[in-house]
Amino acid sequence: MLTACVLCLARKPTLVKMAQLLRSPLLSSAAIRSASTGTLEVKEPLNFWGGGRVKPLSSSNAEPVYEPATGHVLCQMVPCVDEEVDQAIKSAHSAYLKWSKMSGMERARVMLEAARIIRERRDDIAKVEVINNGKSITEAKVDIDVAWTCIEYYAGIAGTLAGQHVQLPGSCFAYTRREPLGVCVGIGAWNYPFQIAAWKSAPALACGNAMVFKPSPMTPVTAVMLAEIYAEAGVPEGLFNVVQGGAETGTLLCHHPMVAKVSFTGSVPTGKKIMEMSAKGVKPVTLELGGKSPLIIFQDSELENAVKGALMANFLTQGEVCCNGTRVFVQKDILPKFLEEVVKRTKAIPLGDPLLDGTRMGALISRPHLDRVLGFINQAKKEGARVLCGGEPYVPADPKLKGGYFMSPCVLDNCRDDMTCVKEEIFGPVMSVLPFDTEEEVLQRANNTTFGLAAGVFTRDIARAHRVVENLQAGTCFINNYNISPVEVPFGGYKMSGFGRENGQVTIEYYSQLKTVVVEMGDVDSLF
Ligand SMILES: NC(=O)c1ccc[n+]([C@@H]2O[C@H](COP(=O)([O-])OP(=O)(O)OC[C@H]3O[C@@H](n4cnc5c(N)ncnc54)[C@H](O)[C@@H]3O)[C@@H](O)[C@H]2O)c1
Ligand SMILES: C[N+](C)(C)CCCC=O
Repeated sequence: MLTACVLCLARKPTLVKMAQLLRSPLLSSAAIRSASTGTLEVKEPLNFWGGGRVKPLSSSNAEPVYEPATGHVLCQMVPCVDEEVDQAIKSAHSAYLKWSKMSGMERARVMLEAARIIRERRDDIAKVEVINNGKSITEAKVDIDVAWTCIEYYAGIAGTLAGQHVQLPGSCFAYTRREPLGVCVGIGAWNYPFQIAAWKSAPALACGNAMVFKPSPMTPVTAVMLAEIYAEAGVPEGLFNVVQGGAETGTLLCHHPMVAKVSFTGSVPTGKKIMEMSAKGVKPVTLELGGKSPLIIFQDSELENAVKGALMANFLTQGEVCCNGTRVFVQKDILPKFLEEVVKRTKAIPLGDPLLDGTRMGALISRPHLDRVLGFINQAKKEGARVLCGGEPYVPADPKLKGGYFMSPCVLDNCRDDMTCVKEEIFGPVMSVLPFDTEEEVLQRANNTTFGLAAGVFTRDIARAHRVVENLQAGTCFINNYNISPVEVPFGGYKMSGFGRENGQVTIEYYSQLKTVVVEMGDVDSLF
């Protein structure tokens, strides 16, 4: 058994031409530590398979990736073509053959080592995440903590995976085996680049699968750092791979015949395409899609907590969070006081250089996305909403941030359920406040959406809290808080927000399959 394990961990590049493969780290710790906003340039290849970084076959279709806080070019993203996707998948498959034969405890040990390395490099990874994504360093550090916690959590589960024994008549019996699926594909969004890669890879690897991960073309940098860490921790060469690209590369991944499953995080329109493509190969999918979640604040709420909850529900990561509670329903009696407090706190959010410890809101992901969010605010005004604060482009005083994609966080009042800002996912720092009278009315309005990712309720009435949650059509509900997602509990949506879950024990079912074995202990009792 020991020999098998040692063999599993031996690293020999087989499928990738040596000339393409690079083994020095993507970014040295010294380079990261000396970087500040606007100074980092990533020149190293961003693909990873066969145990090392891989240079693109051609750079003719390279696309610039911008640092959101400055507008500087951070790196070039070169989409992987057919041949490269094929190499990555074959590399994953050969690693899968080794990894799937290791015991859960053996896999757990390697995963725990990966979690330890991430913990050790947490500040460096967080810094690169900030430079690539624009979110504040305080939030990015939490994201990286969530990532290693997730890997640690599934390492803990890896050794517990087991089947059932079922006694049948005549001393016969059956048993079940929980087996991996094979090569799983992960496709990520740009709002939580490192965390999404961890949320997908941790349960996949714990179950004995391999993964090919494609980050968003706007945030290509940190997934490769995760790949390097898994390799350093000792996974078989090719177990976790990164291919870069957008829709075309994603399509190649979904259609590849050696792919057993696709786990996707992104928008509803892309999720539908992923499902269609996967259906052609009868591949299971996990879809973590968008939302327009309701947050219901009853008049008996502890007001300060409700206000803090509303800010947590709307302004993390510049409002670019799938489960945000962007439709804030407030019971009429407390509406004036709630608005006064929420506006006061929103205006006080420190906005600016995301690498500074005191900053609480950084830059949006891109110039077109910033324009789109500002467009929603203009449309809201045209439809009768009142801007109580923010909603303007923001130019920080620091000259190096002049080209950044900043806007002031916005609270909209006078909203109605039929307005565009209330119906559509804005994915920016825009809170729409809606008054309500009764519990029955607010439940009907809260559920009147095709989305169903999350929902929240603030009340001191414990019976009402549970009654309301029971009737909310959402996969993740919060009582007296918002946007808290411990890795021990499942996260995912109802309705068009997707299906399948990430985190929690249940996710094991989405990355494994059950084999039933029926054992005859006597003679065959044949009908023929
Ligand atoms: N539910 C969740 O857990 C969750 C988390 C984060 C973001 N999101 C959602 O993601 C959206 C924002 O992210 P986005 O703009 O990156 O979403 P997106 O759908 O545009 O892209 C997501 C990913 O899909 C890839 N992609 C695009 N077209 C594809 C295709 N045809 N085939 C295969 N892959 C394809 C992209 O390159 C990217 O990696 C929002 O709607 C947000 O709510 C959901
Ligand atoms: C960690 N959060 C805040 C719950 C976000 C999960 C991922 C959604 O975009």
